[in-house]
Amino acid sequence: MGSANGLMGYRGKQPLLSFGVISDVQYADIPDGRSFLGVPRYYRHSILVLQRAVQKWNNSQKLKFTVNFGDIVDGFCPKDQSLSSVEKVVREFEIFNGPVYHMIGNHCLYNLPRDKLLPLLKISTLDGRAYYDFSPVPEIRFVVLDGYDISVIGWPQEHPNSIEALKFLREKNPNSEKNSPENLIGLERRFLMFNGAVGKEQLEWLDSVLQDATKSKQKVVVCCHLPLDPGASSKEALLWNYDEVMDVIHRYNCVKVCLAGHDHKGGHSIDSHGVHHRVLEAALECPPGTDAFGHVDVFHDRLLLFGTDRMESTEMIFTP
Ligand SMILES: Nc1ccn([C@@H]2O[C@H](COP(=O)(O)OP(=O)(O)OC[C@H](O)CO)[C@@H](O)[C@H]2O)c(=O)n1
Repeated sequence: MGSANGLMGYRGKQPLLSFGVISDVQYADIPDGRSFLGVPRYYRHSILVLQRAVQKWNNSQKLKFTVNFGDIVDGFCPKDQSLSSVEKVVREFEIFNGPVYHMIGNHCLYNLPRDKLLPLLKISTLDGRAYYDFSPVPEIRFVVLDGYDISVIGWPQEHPNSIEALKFLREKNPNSEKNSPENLIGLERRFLMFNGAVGKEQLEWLDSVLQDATKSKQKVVVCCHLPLDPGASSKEALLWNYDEVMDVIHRYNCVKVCLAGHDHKGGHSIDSHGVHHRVLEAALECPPGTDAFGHVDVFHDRLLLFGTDRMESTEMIFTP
C-alpha cells in the first residue's frame, strides 16, 4: 500500500500536524472468537493493542490529537457490562495526552443507545446527531461523518430516522435476516442491517462545510466508520448511500482523503476524482502480541500514514 520509499523520503520534514489513528477495538471481556466469515477475533487482547497505541502516541510527543474510527466495544459484550466496558475503553483513550475524536460504529450502538453513548464519547452535538468538524490548523479541516444517521440500530424504534432506515432496508434487502447479503448482487450487497446511511440534513451540512473549506482554501480529511469507496472495501461494508456522499465530495476539490474503519482487513484506493480512500485494519483481529494502529503526518501535498505492525503504511499524495 503506497510506497515505503516515499514515506522514508519524507522523514525529517516538518509536517503541518500529526495525529494518531486506531479502529475497531471491539473490546469485550469474553474468550476469543471468530467473525461470521471465520476470521479470528481477540476480544480481550484488543484493549492491549489500544494501550500500546496510547503509549506509543504519548512517547512520540508530536501528535496533536488522535482519532478513533469506531466500534470500541463488541456486540457480544454481555449487556450488563456494556456501560462499564465502554467506560473502560474510553478511559484508556483518555490516557492520551491530547484530544481524542471518536465516531460511532454499529458495535457501539449494539451496546448503548445514542443518548447514553454520545456523552461518554464526548460527542456534544444536538438531538443525538454524531457528525461534526474541526480544524486543528488553519490549512486543514477534518469532517467526521455519522454513518448510522439513518439506521435501524441506536435510535429508539419510533424515531423517524429508525423508521426511514427500516423502510429503506425492507425495500433493498428481501432476506428475512437483514444482515445477510444472500442473493444481493454486486454493490447491492451493502444493504445490510449492520450498515447505515448519511441522512439528507447531514448531506446538506456536509455540502456547507465543504463550501466553507473551499472558500477558506482548506484541505479536508473526511472520517467515517463506514467506507465510502468500493475500491477500498468489501461491498458488504460500504455506507448505504456512499454514492450520494461522494457526489457531494466530488462537487468540490478540497477533500483529499477519506479515512474509515469497519472492513477489518483494511484497504486503499484512489477514486475517479483522485480522492484517496484508506480503510484502517482492525485492532480486534490482531493475534496476541501483534498490533494495528498508526499515526499520520499531514503535509501540504500529502498524508503519510505510518502503520504499526498489521496496519500498513500508506503514502497518499494529493491530486491537485
Ligand atoms: N455475511 C455476513 C456478515 C455478517 N453477518 C452478521 O452480521 C452481524 C454483524 O457482523 P460483524 O462481522 O460482527 O460486523 P462488524 O461490524 O464486526 O464487521 C464488519 C463487517 O465484517 C464488514 O464487512 C453479525 O450478527 C453477523 O453474524 C451476516 O449475517 N452475514
